[in-house]
Amino acid sequence: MTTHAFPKGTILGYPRIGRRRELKRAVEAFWAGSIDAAELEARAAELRAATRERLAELGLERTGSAIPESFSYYDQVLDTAVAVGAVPPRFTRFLAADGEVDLAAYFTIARGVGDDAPLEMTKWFDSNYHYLVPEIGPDTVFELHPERILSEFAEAKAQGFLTRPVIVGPVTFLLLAKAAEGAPAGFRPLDRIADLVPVYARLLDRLAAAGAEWAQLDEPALVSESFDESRDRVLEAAAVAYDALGASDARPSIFVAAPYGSLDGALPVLAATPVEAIGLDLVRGTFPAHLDPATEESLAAKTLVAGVVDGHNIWRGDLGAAFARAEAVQHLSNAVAVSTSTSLLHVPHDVADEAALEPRLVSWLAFADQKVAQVATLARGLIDGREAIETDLAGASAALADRAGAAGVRVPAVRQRLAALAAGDFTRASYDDRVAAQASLDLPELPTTTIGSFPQTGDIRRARARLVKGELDEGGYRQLMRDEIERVVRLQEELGLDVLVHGEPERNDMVQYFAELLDGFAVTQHGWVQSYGSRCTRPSILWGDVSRAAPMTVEWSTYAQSLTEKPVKGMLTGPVTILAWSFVRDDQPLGDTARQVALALRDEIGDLEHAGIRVIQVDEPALRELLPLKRADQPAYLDWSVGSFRLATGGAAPATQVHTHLCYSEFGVVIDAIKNLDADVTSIEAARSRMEVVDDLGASGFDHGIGPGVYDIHSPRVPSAVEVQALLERAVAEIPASRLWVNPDCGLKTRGYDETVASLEHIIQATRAVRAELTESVLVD
Ligand SMILES: Nc1nc2c(c(=O)[nH]1)N[C@@H](CNc1ccc(C(=O)N[C@@H](CCC(=O)N[C@@H](CCC(=O)N[C@@H](CCC(=O)O)C(=O)O)C(=O)O)C(=O)O)cc1)CN2
Ligand code: MET
Ligand SMILES: [Zn+2]
Repeated sequence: MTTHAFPKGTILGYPRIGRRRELKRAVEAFWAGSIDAAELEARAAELRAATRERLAELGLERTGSAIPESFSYYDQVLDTAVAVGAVPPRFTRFLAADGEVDLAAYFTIARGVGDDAPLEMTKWFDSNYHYLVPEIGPDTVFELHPERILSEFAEAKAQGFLTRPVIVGPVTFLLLAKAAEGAPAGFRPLDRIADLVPVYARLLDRLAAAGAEWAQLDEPALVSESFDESRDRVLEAAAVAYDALGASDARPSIFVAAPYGSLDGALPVLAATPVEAIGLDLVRGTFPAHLDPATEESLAAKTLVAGVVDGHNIWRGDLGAAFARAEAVQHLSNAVAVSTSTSLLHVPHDVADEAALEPRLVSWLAFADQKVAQVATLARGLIDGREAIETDLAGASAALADRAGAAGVRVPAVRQRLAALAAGDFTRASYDDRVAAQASLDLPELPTTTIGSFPQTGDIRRARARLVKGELDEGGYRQLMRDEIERVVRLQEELGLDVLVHGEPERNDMVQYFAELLDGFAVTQHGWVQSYGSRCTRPSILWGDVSRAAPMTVEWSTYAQSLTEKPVKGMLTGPVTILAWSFVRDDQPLGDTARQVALALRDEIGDLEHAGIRVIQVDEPALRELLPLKRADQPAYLDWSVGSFRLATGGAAPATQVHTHLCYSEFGVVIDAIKNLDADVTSIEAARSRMEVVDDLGASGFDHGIGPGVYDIHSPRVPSAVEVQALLERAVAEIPASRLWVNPDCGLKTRGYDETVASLEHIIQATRAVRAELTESVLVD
């Protein structure tokens, strides 16, 4: 094997959705049947080609393996599952005879079909990106399907590029997987590492044969302590895997990237394997202060890829400090390169596209393209010395100083209010007193409700687009939204739901909507970031002290309430989620920022109560997402996150029923935190994992209202009434019916009306059936 030099500057990955969401549009057109697979392939190839050209233009070497081949049609974990043949048996009938997965089959695995549920989806580390969870059992047959990886590499070559294929590494792949249904108790996907690694080895051989000089294996799981596996077993698996992969003499050089935190004990382990390069996240993580001599010696012979440009946020940051961090690694190895700390998947393409942002704010920012340029600058600094890049470093420092002193960054009135908070502001009346005060809501057993949003139809989105373009005036837009709210309220009454919602038609996004109304935030026009599959968000930029200029939701909620006798839930997004799904200032502790947002929400809740809204939901779907990957950091996080929710809701009267909602995650680890939120009712995603969470809840002593989801809203599939009834029966077996609510997993905004109405009908039917069973069993008893 020839060892190749690693490029001086690189990035771990780049957004793949396209500057104007070209991939989203193409993929959705393919799903809708308006373009065929060949057309989708052609558009994706065009996008990849444009990306490579752009990255070269921004300063990455065309032929030095500097450009990562990090495209995906839907998700990189699904791509890896497909590449190693780990397709669950329920989907094999969609595959070609040789097991190859064409585009239609690929999307079927991602989205489900008929009664075949898709792969579960959950959060990717501490980000708002969601991956599909592979299902691995003792009998899963691993079999290499390298076609897509090879063809993208060849496509790049034909374009004149020598790129670096990127794939999720074997340890992370198995740690992210769940045990397939029917696997024996105690089975762990990681048990299969020795069977999986040979498939990776063959993939590497094939890449070498195709001319690849480097391959990148992403192993973020090595920085995390959040897996249900002992650290020793994880490190042992890493050692076994990379010793084996390194043993081949016909392979590219191996770059193991470990974004999202410190490798800690995994660093000596990787150092002892034959891999040629190790990527360190030096933004979230740090370099160990002390290394044993053997590790020092091994590292000296490897390339250390210093991830010093933050891939996770959009601040231009302190470039001089980043350079210093990269330089500091140089005493450990002669071969140091600079990189982003994570893939740039988490940030939008280009701040130069944001004509409407204030130029002063723009000068503080760096989106993906600016970060690539920063990497190129730092790489130049490593080669030519700090003097060569002094002007760039000084420019970044000046922007940072400008930001620190800008008006709005520190607002005395906001700070005084925070300083005056007392313990009582975080606590409501006792739960029992609240239950008594809320009896006047007069709800039936197993109350039914939805999570807030109803389908965001093309008409709604077009109306908003026309408002933004000035083709529709404010009054016309408001009227259209009121019409929509009226339709949604009538529909819920007809369906027979108990606690209604207004449907959130006026919200472009549950965070951006609030960011647009709160002081201290800026929003982008084109700053799209992939959240999952074809779905994107435009994270807002929280740059200054946050305050509320005027009520934000009262008009819509009171209008909806005026249409019905049934209670309508006020609908707010909680402080943790507002932070998690925005790009947040990095110049003060997150807890301080969260409390500012909480106070704005607290005022909103007061206004809603005043206007006669009796049930208020404060969504916190991102509570789990921000949980630090290292256990030592978790208590402090849980303290400020739970505290900010309690501050937001702590002023609510006992008679006001406070709901919260969480989704997109495994909740076991934060059950106690969910309890501490002290919401009267918590709705939680559960359908996709078939009510697994109910066991955790039962075991945890959670004793407030709970609505485990009975309808997986990520999939176009309509659950049958029988299926919903079975889920409810499972829930009733664990949770007293007096505390159980019936609701979907999450909001309905991504669904169409046909599926929504049919699914809600089934939910109501199933609820009635279970209510009848409960009455009968009471009579029998
Ligand atoms: N921020 C955030 N994070 C989240 C969630 C969430 O709701 N918000 N939910 C979870 C899952 N993630 C999700 C992320 C995005 C979407 C989603 O539906 N995104 C929409 C965009 C939502 C939006 O911003 N809509 C805007 C802009 C819509 C748009 O594309 N308009 C067209 C024009 C309108 C037309 O003619 O159709 C355009 O700009 O080209 C609006 O409604 O105003 C999409 O990708 O399609 C759903 C779930 C976890 N993380
Ligand atoms: N209220 C929001 C909705 O129903 C909650 C979504 S959580 C991602 O859409
Ligand atoms: Zn949700």
